[in-house]
Amino acid sequence: MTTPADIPPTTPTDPSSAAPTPAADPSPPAKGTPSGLSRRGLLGLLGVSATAGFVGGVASVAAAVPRSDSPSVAESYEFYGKNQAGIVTPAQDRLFFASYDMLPTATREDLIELLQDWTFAASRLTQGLDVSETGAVGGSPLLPPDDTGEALGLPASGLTLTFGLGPTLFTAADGTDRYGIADRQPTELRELPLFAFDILEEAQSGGDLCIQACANDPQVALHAIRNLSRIAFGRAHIRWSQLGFGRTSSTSTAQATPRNLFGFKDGTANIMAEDHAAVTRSVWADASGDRGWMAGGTYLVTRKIHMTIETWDRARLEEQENIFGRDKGEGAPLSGTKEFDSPNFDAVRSDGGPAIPVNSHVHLAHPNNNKGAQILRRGYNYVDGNNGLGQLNAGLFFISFQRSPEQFIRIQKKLATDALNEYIRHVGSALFAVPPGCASGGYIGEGLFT
Ligand SMILES: C=CC1=C(C)c2cc3[nH]c(cc4nc(cc5[nH]c(cc1n2)c(C)c5CCC(=O)O)C(CCC(=O)O)=C4C)c(C)c3C=C
Ligand SMILES: [Fe+2]
Repeated sequence: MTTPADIPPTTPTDPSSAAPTPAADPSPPAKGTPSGLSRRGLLGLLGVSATAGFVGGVASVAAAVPRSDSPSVAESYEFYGKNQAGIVTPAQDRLFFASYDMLPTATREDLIELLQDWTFAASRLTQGLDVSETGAVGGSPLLPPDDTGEALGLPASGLTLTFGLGPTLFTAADGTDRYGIADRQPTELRELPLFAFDILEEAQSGGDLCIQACANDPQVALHAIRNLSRIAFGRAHIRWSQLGFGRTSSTSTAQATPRNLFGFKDGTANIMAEDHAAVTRSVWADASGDRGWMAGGTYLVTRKIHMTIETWDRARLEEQENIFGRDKGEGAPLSGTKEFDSPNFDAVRSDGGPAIPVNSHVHLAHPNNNKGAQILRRGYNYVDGNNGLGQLNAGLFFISFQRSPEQFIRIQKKLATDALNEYIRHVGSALFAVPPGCASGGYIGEGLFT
């Protein structure tokens, strides 16, 4: 199967006649259990410890039935393909991102089997199916169901699942090569440097593995992470996670530009899926150097950025616009009038000053000022409740994809003098290598172990 993962969704144009996502099992069972999961993966779903033994088995194998037959909800993305989905896929509206650490007892075989189980489960979940063939209600009444069930009746909702591998998976903090893959670690897959204004919290940073679940229904994204976490039982556990709502970027020219929590259009000058030259140049890694297994993959940066929105809300409109270098209504650069006008950094105001201030976010982040470096932004707004003063713990869960972490590092270093820094604080940070996609029968990250 070589269909690119980034093909348009199978959204029917005529809901009355269109067929829902095919009910066919998207892949053959990965392992020798009726559910299609490895014995270890099944134990995770059943909540049984590996040493307790597998009792009871699975009573019957239910047909793989999509969770909804409503034609209006048939949007789904193929999981298998050359590249992983969820990168140039048009950004969905909801996010559940989870970072995992391997358990101290996990072996190389456990890691391989976990990636195989996750691949198998992801190929089903993204098609709107239960996590296994037995699913939420098709198993023995004497055993916990394979699938947790909260997505029964819900469509695929454009779910994409994107898997990443952190630097510590290759070389642990104490220098240990736990899984015999240290010699496959790309030189650039290292912890990001500390940047100006970073106040990073360990509990929101790093991780051995990650899963980015994006969907148009938050319950579908949650269901995916919850069930993939159950499968990981005994091998890996969640280190930190983040819910996001309201995409803050467009990744397709077909999408309207959304707004961030400061009220500005965000994502205007992003890399769009339709710009194949930019995607090839700036997003997909090639086979050069020490990263042959990464060809068709990419690097994922997450930055949890707290935004002091109550302070921002008291800033004058003129100041807000000068900080971004764009106007608030249209989203046009301050040198132009329309959103997609190219910024002219030589343009001057009537008082002789630059139309786009030199310390504005757009001036500093633009490729012209970063030796051409571009990144594909795919972040989400977040609100994690409030503090004791009634202020929201809110901000941007920034996500970017790039063929090399150096692109992000270059831009972030340049942002040291950003006027926006007065209103934001980076509190979480992580870097992951995102392997290429895989064909049906293969698994994510397989190139690492061959
Ligand atoms: C290191 C990369 C970036 C971080 C971190 C970042 C944080 C951040 N950005 C906004 C809001 C906006 N960003 C905009 C443009 C923009 N931002 C980056 C990079 C980072 N932003 C780039 C590369 C660009 C494009 C620059 C260009 O080529 O013109 C904009 C303008 C509209 C747009 O093009 O998207 C806004 C608005 C916030 C609020 C934020 C941290 C909280
Ligand atoms: Fe930005």
